[in-house]
Amino acid sequence: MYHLSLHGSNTDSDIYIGSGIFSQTAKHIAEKFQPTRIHIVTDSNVAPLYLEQLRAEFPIGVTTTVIPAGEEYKTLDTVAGIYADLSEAELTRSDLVIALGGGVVGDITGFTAATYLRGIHVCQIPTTLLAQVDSSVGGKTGVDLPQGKNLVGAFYQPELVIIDTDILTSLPEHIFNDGMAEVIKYGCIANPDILNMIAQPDFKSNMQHIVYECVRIKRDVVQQDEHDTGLRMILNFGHTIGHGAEKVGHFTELTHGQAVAIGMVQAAKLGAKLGETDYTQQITEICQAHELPTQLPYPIEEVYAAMLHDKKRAGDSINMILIHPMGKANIHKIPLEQLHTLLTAE
Ligand SMILES: NC(=O)c1ccc[n+]([C@@H]2O[C@H](COP(=O)([O-])OP(=O)(O)OC[C@H]3O[C@@H](n4cnc5c(N)ncnc54)[C@H](O)[C@@H]3O)[C@@H](O)[C@H]2O)c1
Ligand SMILES: O=C(O)C(=O)C[C@@H](O)[C@H](O)[C@H](O)COP(=O)(O)O
Ligand SMILES: [Zn+2]
Repeated sequence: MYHLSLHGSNTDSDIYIGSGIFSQTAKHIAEKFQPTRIHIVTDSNVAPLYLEQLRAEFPIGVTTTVIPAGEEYKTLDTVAGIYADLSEAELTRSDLVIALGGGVVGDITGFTAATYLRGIHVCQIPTTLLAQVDSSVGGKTGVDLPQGKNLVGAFYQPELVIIDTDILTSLPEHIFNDGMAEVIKYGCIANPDILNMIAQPDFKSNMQHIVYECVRIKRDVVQQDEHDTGLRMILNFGHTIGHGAEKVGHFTELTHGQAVAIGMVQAAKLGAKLGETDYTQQITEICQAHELPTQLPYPIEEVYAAMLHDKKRAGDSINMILIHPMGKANIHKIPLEQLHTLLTAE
């Protein structure tokens, strides 16, 4: 088992990564604090698989909210429903909310915990590869608006993150592959060894180490820039164009992982147009090897319009993340007019 700590502004996060550690959740919680009430938030796919096992671990009463699965439910309405359940369950500021699920459950639950009673304890138990390597760690929480992705949110670190790689065995292949998009991102921005690891035919037998390496990179970056004012922006490689595409597809046509894969390839093309080394072919081939899409399925003008809501926009420029050399990410401030010209030029 691996253990990492992240010193955050609301709390220190303890992150455990291992095989079979789901059953140690109650023990890890008891080591940190003693809630009198626990509320678990999960979704309609994860509940039948893991909810009873988790609930049975606790000697105290546990209440639950089961939200419908899907990005289209990552909304303020869903948050309002959870607030009502927390109030009904009489959770207090010394109590605990657990997010049991993928990135959608994690982001919604984290945001609910950050805002309910101005902040209650939260524990993340990520059940998708994407949530294990990325969304459960680092404290970005939030929901989508019709106007764009993750437009409402808060930075709020979880007390505890329990990453049990055995849970990945119940994932359908295409959902596993969504997580590979973020794994590829970590390889591109910080450690090309990850790209070598996932090129091995038996890489799935090495998931504990691959997940650890991604989480370690994320922890190190977030530790230096928790509130996304500089270095942390590199974790957004592929996301500016990706988030734009997700919005154009009404958050239902592309998954986040698919959108990130497309966004990384498009960002590589942009880098080449700006005179950097051209990694388009390399990133395309890696994504395709993991059955991820690489072509933008929408008109670039529509995606560009959606990109104008990106959080990395500062006035008339957007900070784009580009790779050079492979394994190193750089932040490029690009004026909107130039960005539009580059994106629309073949
Ligand atoms: N906060 C962050 O730092 C951060 C980072 C990356 C992504 N995200 C967000 O994460 C979200 C995407 O997360 P996701 O890809 O996990 O999607 P998701 O949460 O929608 O999960 C994908 C699907 O897998 C199902 N599922 C989950 N665990 C399962 C399991 N073990 N077995 C079988 N089915 C399971 C879910 O019910 C869902 O249908 C997006 O909203 C994205 O914006 C946030
Ligand atoms: O943790 C971060 O920082 C990231 O950028 C991780 C991304 O994978 C994630 O999708 C994040 O939610 C995007 O952040 P946003 O600030 O662009 O909404
Ligand atoms: Zn992401």
